Amino acid sequence: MNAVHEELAAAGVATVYEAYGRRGLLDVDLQPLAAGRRAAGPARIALCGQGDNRAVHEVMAHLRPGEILVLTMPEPAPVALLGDLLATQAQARGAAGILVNAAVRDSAGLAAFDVPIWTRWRRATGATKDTRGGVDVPVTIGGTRIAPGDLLVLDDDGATAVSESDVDDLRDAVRQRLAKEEGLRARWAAGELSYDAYGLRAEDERGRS
Ligand SMILES: O=C([O-])CC(=O)C(=O)O
Ligand SMILES: [Mg+2]
Repeated sequence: MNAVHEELAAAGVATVYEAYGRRGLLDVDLQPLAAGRRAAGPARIALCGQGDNRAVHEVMAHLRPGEILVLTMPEPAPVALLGDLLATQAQARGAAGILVNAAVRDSAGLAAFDVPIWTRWRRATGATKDTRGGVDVPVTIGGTRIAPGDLLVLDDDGATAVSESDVDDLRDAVRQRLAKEEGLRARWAAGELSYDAYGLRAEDERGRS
């Protein structure tokens, strides 16, 4: 991960999504195979044929260090697009993370990989290798369009995306949000209540009278 990617990974999914105006969320249930892992980097995408992982074999030849490998299908389903042999190739090529909008298998071993992996399902169901699919094509996951090279941020909350051209502006917005939250955290830790500070109690009392 480069310095910007490190910074956005450390900020985390919720902060990046909020700082981006609540845009970019991959609004699906993506689970990390190991808790507490973080990643950020440009998307390297394989759009597989339905139930098929031929495109995953192909995308390994395109994958570069620091990228987030994104594997998806037209209709995401619990079919294993990735297992330990394919993940070994991604790790050898220096992937910063892997996002599977389908299933993985060999998951006990995968959880121990250096490269962190997020998935919708864990299922042994095997994929075919019959359909070429698409590599380096835009895809939509959980309502968000991801183009090749767009930034993805992943943590225990799931994943969020940022257009490549917005990354620099977003970094400033993330820094502002983190500074603001740090100030609030100190006040709440000292016993102050957001219910009062945000004027919510006063509003509620006015509403009641
Ligand atoms: O071979 C497959 O399709 C997936 C798999 O189990 C692996 O990569 O180890
Ligand atoms: Mg396997």
